[in-house]
Amino acid sequence: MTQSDTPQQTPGERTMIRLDKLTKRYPGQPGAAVEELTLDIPAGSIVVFVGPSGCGKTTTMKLINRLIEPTSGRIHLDGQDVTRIPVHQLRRRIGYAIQQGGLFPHRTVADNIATVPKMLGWDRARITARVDELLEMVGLDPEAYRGRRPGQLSGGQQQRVGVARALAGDPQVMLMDEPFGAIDPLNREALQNEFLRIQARLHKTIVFVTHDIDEAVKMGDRIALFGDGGRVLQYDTPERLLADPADRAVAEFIGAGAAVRRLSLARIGSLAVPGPPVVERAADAQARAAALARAAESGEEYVLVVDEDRRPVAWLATAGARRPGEGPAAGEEVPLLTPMGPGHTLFDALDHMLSSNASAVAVVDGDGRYRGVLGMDAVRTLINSQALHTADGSKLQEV
Ligand SMILES: Nc1ncnc2c1ncn2[C@@H]1O[C@H](COP(=O)(O)OP(=O)(O)OP(=O)(O)O)[C@@H](O)[C@H]1O
Repeated sequence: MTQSDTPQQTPGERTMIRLDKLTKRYPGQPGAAVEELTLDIPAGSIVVFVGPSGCGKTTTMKLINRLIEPTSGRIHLDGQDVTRIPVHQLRRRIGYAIQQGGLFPHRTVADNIATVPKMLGWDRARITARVDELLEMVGLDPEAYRGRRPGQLSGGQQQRVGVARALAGDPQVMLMDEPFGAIDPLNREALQNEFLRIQARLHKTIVFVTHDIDEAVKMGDRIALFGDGGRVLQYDTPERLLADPADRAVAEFIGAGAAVRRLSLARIGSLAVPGPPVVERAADAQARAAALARAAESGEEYVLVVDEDRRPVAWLATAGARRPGEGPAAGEEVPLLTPMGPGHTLFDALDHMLSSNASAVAVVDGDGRYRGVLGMDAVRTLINSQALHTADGSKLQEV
C-alpha cells in the first residue's frame, strides 16, 4: 500500500474526513470488507473511491455516515470523532446520493428534495424556495418537475433529483455512491459536467464511488484505488495514478490507454498553442490573396478567417493544401469545427478531430477569441514528448 499509510497533505489543506485504521468485518464473512483503512480526505475536494466490485467502497461510505458501525478504527469528521456526533446531526452534515437516485417512489420530487429541510424544521416558504433553487441548480425546470413522482422521470432526471436531495440541507460532506451509474454515456457526461460546475461553486467535500476509471479521472481531485478486501492500493492525484501506478494491480486496473486518459487531464487553456496566420473576414480579395500566398510560402495549409472580434469563422485553404482529387482548392473556405475553449482537454480536441476527420482545431480564449490552432501532429508530439508545458513554459504534467 502506498500513501494511505501516511496520509499526504498539501500544506494548508484542512482534513474534513479522517479514516484511521478502519476495519469492518461482516458476521459470517471469511475476510474483512474493509481492512485497516487510513485515509485523509481534504475539505472542499472530490475524492473518488474506485475499484472492482466487492472491494469495500460502499462499506466505507456507510461507515462514514454510520449506516453501519466499524469493527475497529476511528472516523473523524472535521476533527470530531463521528461516534460522538448524534446520528441525526451526522445525517444533516452528510448528504447521501445513491445509484438511481434512491428516491421515495410515492413522494413527489419536491417532497423528496425537502426530506432534510423538513427534518430541520424549516418553514414552508423556505422549503419551497430551496426546492426550486435546487431543481434549477441540477437543470430541471421547477414548474415542470416539482409535482412529479419518481416513476414519471427518466433515469437521468431521477439522478439529478437524488443529487438535489443530498444537497438540500447544505451538508458539509456529500457521499455519492455511483450516482451516475445507471445512465447512458451521453447523459452521464452531461451530469458529470453539471456536477463539476455545481462543485466549482459550492466546494463541498465529496466522496464519490465509481467502478469506472474514466469517471474517477474526470471527477476526482484525488483517487483512492481499492483492491480486494477493502485495502487501498494507491491514493493519489489522477495525474500521478495514471503516470506512476504504485504496482501491477493498479496498472492492471487502469488498463491500457493510460496515455490517452492522461490527455483528458490536460486543459487546453493551460497549454501553449502555436498561432498560425489569420485573415479578417472583412479583408478585401487582394488582402486575402496576399495572406494566403504568405501562408503557403511558409508551408501553412490553412489560414483561419476571423470576424471583427477575432472569433474564428472558417478555414481558408492555401495552395499548400491542394491535393489532386481530394481536399479543397486554394482560396476555398472550409467550415470550422466548434473551437476548443480553455475548459476543453487535449482528449476533447483529439476526439473532435478524429470524429470529424479533421487535422486541426481552432483554440479560443474564454471570450471565444482566437488563441491558436491545435493540430493532430501537435497532439502526437505532446504525447511522445512525455511532457506537457503550460503557456508560461513551466511543466504542467507528464503525458
Ligand atoms: N450486509 C452485508 N453482510 C455481509 N457481507 C457484506 C454486506 N455488505 C457487503 N458485504 C460484503 O463486503 C464486501 C464489500 O462489499 P461492498 O458493497 O462494500 O463493496 P463495493 O466495493 O461497494 O462493491 P460494488 O462495487 O459491487 O458495489 C463484499 O465482499 C460484500 O459481499
